[in-house]
Amino acid sequence: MSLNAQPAASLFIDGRPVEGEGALLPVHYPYTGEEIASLRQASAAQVAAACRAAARAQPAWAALAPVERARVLSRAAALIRERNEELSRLETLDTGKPIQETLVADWESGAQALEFFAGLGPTVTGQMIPLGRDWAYTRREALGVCAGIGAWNYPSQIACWKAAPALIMGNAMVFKPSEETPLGALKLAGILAEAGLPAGIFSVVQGRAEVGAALVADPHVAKVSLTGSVPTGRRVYAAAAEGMRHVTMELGGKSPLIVFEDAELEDAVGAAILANFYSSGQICSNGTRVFLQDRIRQPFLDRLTERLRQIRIGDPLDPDTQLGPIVSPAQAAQIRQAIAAGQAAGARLVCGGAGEGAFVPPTVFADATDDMAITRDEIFGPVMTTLAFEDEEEAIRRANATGFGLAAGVFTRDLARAHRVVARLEAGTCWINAYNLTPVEMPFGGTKLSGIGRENSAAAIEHYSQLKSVYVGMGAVEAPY
Ligand SMILES: NC(=O)C1=CN([C@@H]2O[C@H](COP(=O)(O)OP(=O)(O)OC[C@H]3O[C@@H](n4cnc5c(N)ncnc54)[C@H](O)[C@@H]3O)[C@@H](O)[C@H]2O)C=CC1
Repeated sequence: MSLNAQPAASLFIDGRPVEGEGALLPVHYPYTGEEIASLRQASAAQVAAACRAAARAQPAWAALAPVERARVLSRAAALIRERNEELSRLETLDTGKPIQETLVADWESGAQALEFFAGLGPTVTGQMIPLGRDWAYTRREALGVCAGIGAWNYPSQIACWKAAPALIMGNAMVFKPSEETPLGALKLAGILAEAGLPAGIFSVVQGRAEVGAALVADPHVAKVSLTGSVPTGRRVYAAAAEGMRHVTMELGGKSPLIVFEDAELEDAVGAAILANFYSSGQICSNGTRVFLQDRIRQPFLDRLTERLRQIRIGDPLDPDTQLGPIVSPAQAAQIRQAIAAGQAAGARLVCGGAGEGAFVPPTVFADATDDMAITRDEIFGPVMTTLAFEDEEEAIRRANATGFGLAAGVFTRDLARAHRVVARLEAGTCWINAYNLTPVEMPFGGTKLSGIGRENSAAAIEHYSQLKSVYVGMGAVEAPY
């Protein structure tokens, strides 16, 4: 079986594949470490060319009727569905995530975003404001050229989640995938072109931070949407401020999952598994601080470890594999460091640990305290920290004692308590008796350091458009002199 995933060219600019002029960018299959493609980064001139092409093409795209833009997005969604197997295999090679996940969660979620915004876009209207004799109206207009910058955990989903609302509202987008996972976005560019997207409306440039920084600073760029870590978010937000550019920031988290003692144990354990180990724990919204009320603590840990023992770890292309490797040796080393720090700080390792090579097994800590690094810092790996609590007030206070505010979950059979607690949790995306479900119909995003703006749902439309107000004078103009 060949693992060669070399694309036709490294970049996609102005409607066609273009070879990069910058430094080499090798792509490794996380499972074997094998090089599966060798790309070249974009030069500064190529980033500028992609932005120029976007600025040139965007007005005509924005002038189309919304249903005409919607048709392109719908066709692209259909093409993704037809090719899901091939695309999912590539996503697995790029990220190392098990094929049983990528087949259902990555491109499929991207296709849903394209479908959703194709349906929603043509319903977006303005407001008519009566003013007596005169009146005013509003138009929701495109921003122009948007820059999209992605993380490595859901590369193709991220590209689709950003492109779909941007394009339906008449914007053009220049997208830079993470340097770790550059392959999926190129497929999306090809599929959109095949679906009828005009040249220049969706381009892909490759590269590391400098290429992202050049993109953010390009004078044509009106908006930047980043999925990444908080430190990168700070830098990108500051750079965007120079040009007063709009931003969407989907950043990291250290989200709480609060399990009250009346919770349905099996469901709470299942949700905690989804909240920590899916995609090898490399999910921004993960509920990595699991607060367990006293009486449920031991039964929860017993059942959790029993279920984790059954997990099938291994070859991501094997359809039975449930947990794949970590995306890169550097990321695996960081996770191991965090686990070692947890042990050194006195937290009790209930299961898991450092693992070997590319693999870190599902790892659970108990007897942790709020001040430990494993409780405070985002690890971005399969590491769950459990914390004991006594009452509701305490759980809320400790859950909120973090700079992050991406997500939160509550498990209880008492629905009045569930809503009362969720209302006080400082997080942009919350789940009651569920975790990590992100349907396209529901807004997704963070508060506090976890971000600004929302992806998915009608809320995303606001972040990819701007309001124009038009006052209409209907009679004589009275001037004082
Ligand atoms: N809230 C959300 O929706 C999600 C957030 N994340 C967060 O992403 C992080 C993991 O992803 P990574 O790829 O390691 O994040 P990262 O912050 O290292 O990189 C993100 C992207 O930003 C680019 N970049 C880095 N420096 C830049 C600069 N100065 N200017 C412009 N672009 C720059 C990178 O090349 C990459 O494409 C985690 O913190 C995770 O929580 C990941 C997925 C979803």
